[in-house]
Amino acid sequence: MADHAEDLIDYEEEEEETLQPAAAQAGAAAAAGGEAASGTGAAAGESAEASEADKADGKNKGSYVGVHSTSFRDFLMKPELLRAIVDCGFEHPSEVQQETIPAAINGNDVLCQAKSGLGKTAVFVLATLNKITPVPGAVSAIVLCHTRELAYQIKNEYTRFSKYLPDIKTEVFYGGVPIKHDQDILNDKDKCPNIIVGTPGRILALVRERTLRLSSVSSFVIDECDKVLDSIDMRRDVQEIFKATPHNKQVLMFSATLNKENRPICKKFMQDPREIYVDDEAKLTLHGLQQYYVTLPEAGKNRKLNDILDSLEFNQVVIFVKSIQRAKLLNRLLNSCNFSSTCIHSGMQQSERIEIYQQFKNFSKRIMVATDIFGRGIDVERVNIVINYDISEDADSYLHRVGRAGRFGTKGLAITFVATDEDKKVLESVQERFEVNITELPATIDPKTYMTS
Ligand SMILES: Nc1ncnc2c1ncn2[C@@H]1O[C@H](COP(=O)(O)OP(=O)(O)OP(=O)(O)O)[C@@H](O)[C@H]1O
Repeated sequence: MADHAEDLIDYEEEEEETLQPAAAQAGAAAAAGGEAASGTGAAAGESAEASEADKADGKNKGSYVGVHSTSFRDFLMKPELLRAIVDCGFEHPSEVQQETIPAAINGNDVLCQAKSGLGKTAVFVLATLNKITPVPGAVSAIVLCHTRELAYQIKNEYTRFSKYLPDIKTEVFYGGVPIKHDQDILNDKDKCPNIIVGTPGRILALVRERTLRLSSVSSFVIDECDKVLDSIDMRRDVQEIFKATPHNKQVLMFSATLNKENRPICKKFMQDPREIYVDDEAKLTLHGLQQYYVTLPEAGKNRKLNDILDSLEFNQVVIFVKSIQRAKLLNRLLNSCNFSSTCIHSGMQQSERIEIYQQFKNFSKRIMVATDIFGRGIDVERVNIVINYDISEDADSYLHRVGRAGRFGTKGLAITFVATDEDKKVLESVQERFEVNITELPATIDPKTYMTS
């Protein structure tokens, strides 16, 4: 049997750049230490955005996530799913769920663009679980996405929602772990999953060696579809996997960003899809998210970051940087300043990556320094500040990154460091595209405006 030398394109970062020593030293010099959750003390009136009902049931969700005219019961799903939905604390479907779940349950192909954090995952998880009548040893649904952490997260969503459907088995397969593990599961009829979530490289490797047979697949899902189909390598892999599935199946695709160039590419995989787009890009901006920038020289970034972490209240923060090396250095620096920081990037062992993701999700760490592998799809409910220590390379990535704060209509804050003319251009393109006015970071910010109470 092949070992894991098939190895697998890791589609994630390619780059390597070093953190400027001057910047690192400036930060070290500025470091004062101490935990980062001290407040500014500023007071302000209550925000209108968390409804009284939300607060009363302790859910801290925003009130503008959708008009609550529909209930999950209206979707005529399996009773086991409705029970799990209640257990998950979902009271009402969000707007995108109201629009998309009925079409997906009806068997239509769906191509869906909707704002970050408003529950696209539940659309395909519920629709596929509702559809499947599990046959032991047969794979009925395949879900592809671009990073291993996101695949792991989606698998956990399946686990949550299939709680009362014990016969439906879900597994996650991705590169960076021995393929033998996946082969053993697939070769054991009692363990063979009905739903597989994974990254395209590993899934294709399993298909090519015929350990994974997709002839029973009736649902084919791509999350973050623009990203998955954007790179030629990944698109080629997806096409090959797609060809191994039956012609007659349901195809569902999702992303917060789906421009006019990406749509026809996605539609090549679909038959007469129900298309849901946000053509007015201004509507992609999260209402509960305040967005600011700071102009500063590269060498001043660490001092400023330190000040921000010391002065702002937060639950959890994600700090985005542009390279593995910078992630390592900045995390080291923050730890040396006694901040509760960890980091994630593609230079780590996969098992460590998942462990770190899980620790952050469990609130064991307050600060995550991350490359763009954490920029899309990752859902950590308590993140309420995103800092672009290095600005993203384009407007779409910016939108995804800042969407890590303000999940499901909660409040949040995004701060972007602007150090070069190039950075300025990206910030301008963000403002133009999404019609958002990103202003200079004020001297103080009232925590009530970005902390959901
Ligand atoms: N109807 C609902 N009621 C309450 N919470 C919900 C509901 N739907 C989803 N959520 C929660 O909202 C959060 C965000 O959902 P999800 O990650 O699916 O968003 P998304 O639209 O896929 O975002 P992104 O574009 O960033 O990937 C999750 O924690 C999820 O559990």
